[in-house]
Amino acid sequence: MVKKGVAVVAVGGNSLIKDEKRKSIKDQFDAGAESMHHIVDMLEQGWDVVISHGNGPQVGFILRRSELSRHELHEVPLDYCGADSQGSIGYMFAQALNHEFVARGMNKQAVAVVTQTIVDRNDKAFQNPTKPIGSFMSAEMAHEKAEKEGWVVVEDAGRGWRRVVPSPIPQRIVEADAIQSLVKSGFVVIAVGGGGIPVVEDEAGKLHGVEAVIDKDFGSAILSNMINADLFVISTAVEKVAINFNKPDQKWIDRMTVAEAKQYMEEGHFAKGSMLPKIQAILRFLENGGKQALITNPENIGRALRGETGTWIVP
Ligand SMILES: Nc1ncnc2c1ncn2[C@@H]1O[C@H](COP(=O)(O)OP(=O)(O)O)[C@@H](O)[C@H]1O
Ligand SMILES: NC(=O)OP(=O)(O)O
Repeated sequence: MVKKGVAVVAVGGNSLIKDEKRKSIKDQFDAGAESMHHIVDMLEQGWDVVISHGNGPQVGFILRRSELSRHELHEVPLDYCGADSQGSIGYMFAQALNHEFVARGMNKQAVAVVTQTIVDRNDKAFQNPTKPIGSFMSAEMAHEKAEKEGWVVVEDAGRGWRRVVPSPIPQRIVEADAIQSLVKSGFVVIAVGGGGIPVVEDEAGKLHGVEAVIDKDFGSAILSNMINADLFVISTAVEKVAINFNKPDQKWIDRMTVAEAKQYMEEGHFAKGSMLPKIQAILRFLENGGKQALITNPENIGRALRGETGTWIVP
């Protein structure tokens, strides 16, 4: 098999939850297993893979469980909720990958790395929460939560209302060297879950968790640069990126350069809170030495890597 290089594949947190009625652990496992099936196709094509994942819905569920049980149990700070989500999603993905390896007779092992991401303690995001977490709500319910429980709520990209928390810009992945070593040793690595657990570094070099949720696409872009990935893939619910998305003159894009992506961005083609951060994360990767990036949905990853579909973004 010809080796193709190292790919970082970012899997959306929303993609683990097909709809509001299907969000049990079993439902999430099944959805995750579907994505892992397609990622194992990549391994068979010769790619070494680091899988990162979102945690927006899951970190919100964990936080809510903690809030609802505070009459009986201690509360869980948001950075610990993020760490919990890395553990449970990492476990799901590792098990689903293992099932695929057994079924295909592959001598591979998956390992999940608890990953911390350094952010700036003065990041303005701490005063301006923007990251949607947990379930979708009606406008009525959202306004009630805001009034009675002090939640900050927003309408999330036309899909309903959600609670939002601070989302500082990631600066550095603490465990990047370990992740790179594991990949070089042949492991399939699951890392930077939820963009990484947000931490700040003090003057003495000690790390301290902060209450926030990082954007997983930005965290994954930083990791891709830090480990010199050959490819950054964002796996989400659409086969391709479009201009004039959801409008009568919608046009799917097969390939765009950084300059074209910036032009489309300025023209407002990428929705804030959904496609825009993905494009911004890819621009960050490409402007810092990245060679190529791909946006597609899990079922089309194999075809896209053969050049048949997906949206490719290049310098
Ligand atoms: N220009 C665009 N082209 C394609 N999809 C778009 C565009 N603008 C917004 N979207 C929406 O963005 C979604 C991906 O964002 P999101 O659901 O937040 O991702 P994630 O998979 O990380 O949870 C797509 O499923 C699509 O509905
Ligand atoms: N942390 C994060 O970006 O999660 P989602 O992809 O689920 O929004």
